[in-house]
Amino acid sequence: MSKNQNDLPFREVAETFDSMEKITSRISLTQLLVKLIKDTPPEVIGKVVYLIQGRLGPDWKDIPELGVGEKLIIQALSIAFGKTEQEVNKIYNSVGDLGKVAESFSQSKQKKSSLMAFIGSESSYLTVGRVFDSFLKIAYSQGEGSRDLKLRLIAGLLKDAQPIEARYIVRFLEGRLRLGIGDATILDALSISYGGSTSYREIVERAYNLRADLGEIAYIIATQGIESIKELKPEIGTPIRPMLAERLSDPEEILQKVQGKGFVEYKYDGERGQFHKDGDNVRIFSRRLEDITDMYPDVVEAIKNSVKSNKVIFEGEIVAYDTDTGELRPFQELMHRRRKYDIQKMVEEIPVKAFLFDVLLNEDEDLTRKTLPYRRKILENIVNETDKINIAKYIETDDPKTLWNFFLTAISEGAEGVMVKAIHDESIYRAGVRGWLWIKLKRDYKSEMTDTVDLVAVGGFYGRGRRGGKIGTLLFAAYDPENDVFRTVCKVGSGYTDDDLNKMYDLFKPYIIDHKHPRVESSIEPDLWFEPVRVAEIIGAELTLSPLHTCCYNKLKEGAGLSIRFPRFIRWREDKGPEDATTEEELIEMYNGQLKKIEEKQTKEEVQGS
Ligand SMILES: Nc1ncnc2c1ncn2[C@@H]1O[C@H](COP(=O)(O)OP(=O)(O)OP(=O)(O)O)[C@@H](O)[C@H]1O
Repeated sequence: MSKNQNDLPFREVAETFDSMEKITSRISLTQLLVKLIKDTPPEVIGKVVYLIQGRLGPDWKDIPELGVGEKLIIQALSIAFGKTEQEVNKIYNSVGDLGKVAESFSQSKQKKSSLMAFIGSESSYLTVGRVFDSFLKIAYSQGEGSRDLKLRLIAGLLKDAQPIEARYIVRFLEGRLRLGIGDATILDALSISYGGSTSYREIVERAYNLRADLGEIAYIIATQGIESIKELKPEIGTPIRPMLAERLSDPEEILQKVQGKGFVEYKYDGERGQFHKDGDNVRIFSRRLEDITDMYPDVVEAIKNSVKSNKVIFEGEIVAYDTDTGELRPFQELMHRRRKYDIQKMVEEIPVKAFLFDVLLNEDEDLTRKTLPYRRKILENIVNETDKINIAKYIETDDPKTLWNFFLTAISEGAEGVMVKAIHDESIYRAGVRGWLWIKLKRDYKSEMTDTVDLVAVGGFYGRGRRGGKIGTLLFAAYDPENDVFRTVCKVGSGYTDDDLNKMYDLFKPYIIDHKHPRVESSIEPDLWFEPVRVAEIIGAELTLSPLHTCCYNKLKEGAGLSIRFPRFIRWREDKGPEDATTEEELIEMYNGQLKKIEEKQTKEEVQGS
């Protein structure tokens, strides 16, 4: 057989797959892979790696599905081997594996052809290049006429295949390769093949974490040598595997873990986005590295307008928010944006903004090896904050109490908790690694709000956007009968109808005063103070501790009051006077009565993947 120096006979791949099916030890699997990789010319190493993974490229490349069903394969087999579809079906029913059916047809054809001295023919052996490119063509042929094209391509491959090749071509097309080779084994095999041992494993893995495309990494190593990847930088357009956080619940322990001092940032409850900006071209990758650009055209536009650098990769959390009040909305609302159609409608219905928290490449500077404070400086320098693009709220602290208060504030403002991040000399961006440089602090318990409360309006804030110039948010308080005072619980900007909003100013006009009412205790300063007169029915998602509000202050926890997360106005209670409002005691009972440990039931990843 005359060999093409730049390609590999597909037979070698098929034979390796066959051997792999027969063994169970990971070491032997790795050895088989090493042999295959060593035999593969650099030109097709990427393709071989994808074939091993049973795919045509990394997921984020959005290569279409092959779109090959059982029926199509049966038809292709009948064309390739001159059988009727009934004949193919009959054998398939008894064997139960289309790959095996293809192999046996190919075998009988070979027997016949051997009589005509067909075997060993120089002209017609399959190469990895041809097989892979045919697979790609099959995937990309869509729409009218695509079925015929797919059929011709598959039959063409099967006609020229050796029996063992036919088996794996069919298995691949069916998506049933199931070799059980994980990324880790491929990384080991690459390190041994090109570096002589697994001592290069860490470097290879880092490269893969920086550029989540194993085929590309293999190609770079094969063509430029394994040493070259030590200096590998992130590349715009190729997602970086995200850095992840460990979890702890004690502020003191957390600070110890980050060597005493760190940045404490809001942990926003949205969808992580990795933004790749190259001039006017912006792409967004999800935490699972899917390309989610099309779902967020508004974020793409906002980034173009507020990020000064030309070439930059950065990360942030995309969060749903209320344009009239600026309040953050729960993660569940954002999930309505996860769709392929009617995007424009969703853009209007579920407005979002991005809170940026890291930058990994700026122009040509690889920032993944720089410290967090350095990266944060760059982020602040290259971003003009707007309504849509913000830098994540953060403080720098070495004090557990300050950390805890910031955590409570974050939650009452709609965040999920905080991320505490190391800022010492080793505080690099560790792509693809879950470690102690980032530690998340979330609630262990939550008190779900199952009932409404009646609260007294004590102040008002002017709205933004559509509500500019009008009162759009009210400050509400609960009653303390013992001291005859009203203490604040929450700001409410949601749930009002347009009619409610239009009438708001007139409703409160008689009660506006130019100072805080003596019966009101508040550490929040609204735009307008009211006499505590009007009562409203309010519902929320949760009752939560908050240092911002004076209700129940120091009664449940030192330094914190009680607040309502995601509160919503239901209606005015014209029948109630301020002294009939829900009392502090009642709120404490509600809080304690509903306090439940948070089960780590469904991770966000599962929700997003569904
Ligand atoms: N300021 C922030 N810094 C880093 N990540 C943040 C920040 N705000 C929100 N996040 C989100 O928190 C996630 C980090 O938490 P973690 O590493 O535990 O990821 P996870 O496994 O998806 O867990 P979780 O379910 O808690 O989001 C990030 O993936 C990101 O989506």
